[in-house]
Amino acid sequence: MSCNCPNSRWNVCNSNGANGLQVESEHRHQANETRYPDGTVKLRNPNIELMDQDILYHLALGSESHDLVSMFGDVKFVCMGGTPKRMEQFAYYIMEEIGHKLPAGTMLQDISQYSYRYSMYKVGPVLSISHGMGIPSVGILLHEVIKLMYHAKVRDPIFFRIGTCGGIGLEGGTVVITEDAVDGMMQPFLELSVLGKLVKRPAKLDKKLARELRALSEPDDPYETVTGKTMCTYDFYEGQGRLDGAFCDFTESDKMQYLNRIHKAGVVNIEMESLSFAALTHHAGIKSAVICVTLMDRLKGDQVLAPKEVLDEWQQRPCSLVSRYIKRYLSMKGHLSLDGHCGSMCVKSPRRFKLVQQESENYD
Ligand SMILES: O=P(O)(O)O[C@H]1O[C@H](CO)[C@@H](O)[C@H]1O
Ligand SMILES: O=c1cc[nH]c(=O)[nH]1
Repeated sequence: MSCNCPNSRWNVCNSNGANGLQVESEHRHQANETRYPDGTVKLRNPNIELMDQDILYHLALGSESHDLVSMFGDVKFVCMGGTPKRMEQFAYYIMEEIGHKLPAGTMLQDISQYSYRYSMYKVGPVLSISHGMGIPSVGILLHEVIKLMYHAKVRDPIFFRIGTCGGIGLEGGTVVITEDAVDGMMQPFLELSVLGKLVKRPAKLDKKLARELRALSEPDDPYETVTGKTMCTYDFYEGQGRLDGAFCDFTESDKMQYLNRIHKAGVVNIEMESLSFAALTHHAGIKSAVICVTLMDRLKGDQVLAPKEVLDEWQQRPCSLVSRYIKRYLSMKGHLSLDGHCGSMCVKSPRRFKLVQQESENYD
């Protein structure tokens, strides 16, 4: 049995495992495998440190060609989402939110532009990276970003996926924080064939981080924020039980039976990356969360019908929640003034802020 406690805090975990000692020793074991004593990221791959150089091909970066420690050593948050545009907008948004200033006359640069695969922006301690669509795309990116964390000697990074999804029994525009990720068969692990054998990696997200994010939703938010199980599929059409793909070998009644069955089992949304995101970050001992906005209620239809301006506004909602978290974290660390750029969470809800603050006392 393993758990999601951040490694730097494994010794204060009070997990309710059947055998507390075993749980603690497994935490310690995972912590040793994924962190150096100073909290920097350690890889579960002995080959990398023996290599003369490591080329992060899909990021257009390399351990010899770039000074990765000076470029990325101060990163704390890695935010990922499907499209380059969303992640560029998120970079500008978080820059405004945390009051990060660029040198006069300069603009944010897409650090990975010459990979022609992913886009990456850095705003102080925040990286904003596009991951493309689906498990293979986000998986390749995660391998390289986790290696980037290692080469850059980043301490205890926190990863977020900021995405879109189909809701189940939730209207469009609802924000969903994933508690558990499952595949299309409701299995809570990522299956990957390695050397002809199926490897299963538990898809675990950080429960405490999910609770903290949930606590940062505001009563004044003009939309609901919920938590629940997220189903992650390998396909948008048949894989998500849509009737409107190029192929469909099932009836509407089959579709509804399936969606109702998974809904009953706790699934509140469906998307295409959470399983790999959860499994690979957990394997790397990295605390992570998935926050998606629903684009429609799949119990009512399959097509994305909302107008572009509405979709744009909806996509801002998970960004806003993650921004609240980042600002709260930075203000706890004294990097952001509570009355300056702290925004609505301080001004409108001092009580909630205090509660969240108490919860965060053992932040590293
Ligand atoms: O909006 P993003 O982050 O791309 O996420 C969702 O949207 C895509 C499908 O349209 C899939 O990648 C799915 O996971
Ligand atoms: O229904 C949806 C909407 C967005 N992304 C998905 O994967 N599915």
